[in-house]
Amino acid sequence: MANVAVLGAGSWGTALSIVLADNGHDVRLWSHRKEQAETINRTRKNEKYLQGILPEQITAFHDLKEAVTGVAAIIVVVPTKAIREVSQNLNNMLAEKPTIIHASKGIEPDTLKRVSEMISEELTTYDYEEIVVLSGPSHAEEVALRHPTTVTVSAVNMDNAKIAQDLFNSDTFRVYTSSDILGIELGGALKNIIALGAGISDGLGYGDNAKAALMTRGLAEIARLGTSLGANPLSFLGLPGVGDLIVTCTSVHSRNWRAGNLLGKGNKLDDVLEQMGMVVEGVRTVKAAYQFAKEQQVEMPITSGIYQILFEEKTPKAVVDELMSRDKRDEMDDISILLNERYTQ
Ligand SMILES: NC(=O)C1=CN([C@@H]2O[C@H](COP(=O)(O)OP(=O)(O)OC[C@H]3O[C@@H](n4cnc5c(N)ncnc54)[C@H](OP(=O)(O)O)[C@@H]3O)[C@@H](O)[C@H]2O)C=CC1
Ligand SMILES: O=C(CO)COP(=O)(O)O
Repeated sequence: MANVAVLGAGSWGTALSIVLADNGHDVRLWSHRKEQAETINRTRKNEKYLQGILPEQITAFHDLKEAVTGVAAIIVVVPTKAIREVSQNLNNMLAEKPTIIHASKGIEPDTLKRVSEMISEELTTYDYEEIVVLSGPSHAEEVALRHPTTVTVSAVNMDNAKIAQDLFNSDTFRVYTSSDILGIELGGALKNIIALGAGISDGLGYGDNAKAALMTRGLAEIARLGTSLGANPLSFLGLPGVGDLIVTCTSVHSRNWRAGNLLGKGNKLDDVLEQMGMVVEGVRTVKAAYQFAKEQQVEMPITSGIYQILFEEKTPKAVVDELMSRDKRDEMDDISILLNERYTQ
């Protein structure tokens, strides 16, 4: 059993700490708020972020250096806007070389970097190839209840991915490996945009037909962008692709779905984000995907529509009307183009 540090004491950091503690590891859950760390240690609860009593093997820390000293692995689970700051702060704190695993889902606007790229840019003693991602359909609330959950871990260096698999795998939390880190990170990040769309659709009062259409055509555009960047198209049919798309678009646990739902009911973005009180990663990622699509010259009509709702004050109804009146086409156009590009050269 190992000493493991989990950086980020929100919903997902706390749930992953429970998985690790159940597997017998000693978990140091780091919070950037001193009062939160003290409350967790005193009450064994992290009530703002997750219901339930935390296992004894979890100890909260506020001092980052203390939290990471001597650990075998570090799990980075802060919102993507905090990834660079937290990674940079780890420089000069690590005498050994613990395995770095991240479980955050997003793409950085402007740089268009994935989380593994941001970590390796800031944490100077690590190469991109060494960083592991953990992603898949996994609401923190259900993981904390020990309901069956499946995720995928991936890294260029598959030995590191297997270390992550061994740390987390259990009879309630089944962990697969994949060698396609690009596809795994893109699937997890981009599905949040479609989940915002599914929430908007539900908020407008549309039914299951509309949501199924958004999910299916949303997956097509995620795969189109991902494949243009070099990801394996089959990754988007896996757990961090269609699996995470299903769980996020159809669940009231999803913060992205909930935020979209409030937008669909006519609320303003700033008010919605204030009400949520937790990270809604899709809002930042839609900016990145919108830029990425332009740069790659890839058609992403749903993503563009959601971007326009969030940042250009277009009404959801106007976006739906535009999506429904686009030029007629063959459903399999996208898939045949991307498979041809990949396999017939
Ligand atoms: N919740 C889930 O079910 C899942 C979430 N994820 C991903 O995990 C990541 C984290 O999400 P989640 O835990 O749910 O988010 P939450 O909003 O629940 O919690 C975020 C945590 O990060 C802390 N934080 C914010 N900024 C910083 C910073 N600069 N330095 C250190 N800590 C900071 C917050 O502190 P404060 O209290 O001060 O705001 C809070 O404790 C996201 O990328 C999300 O997409 C992935 C799978 C499942
Ligand atoms: O990624 C998630 C589940 O796999 C959680 O999604 P939300 O961030 O929308 O809550």
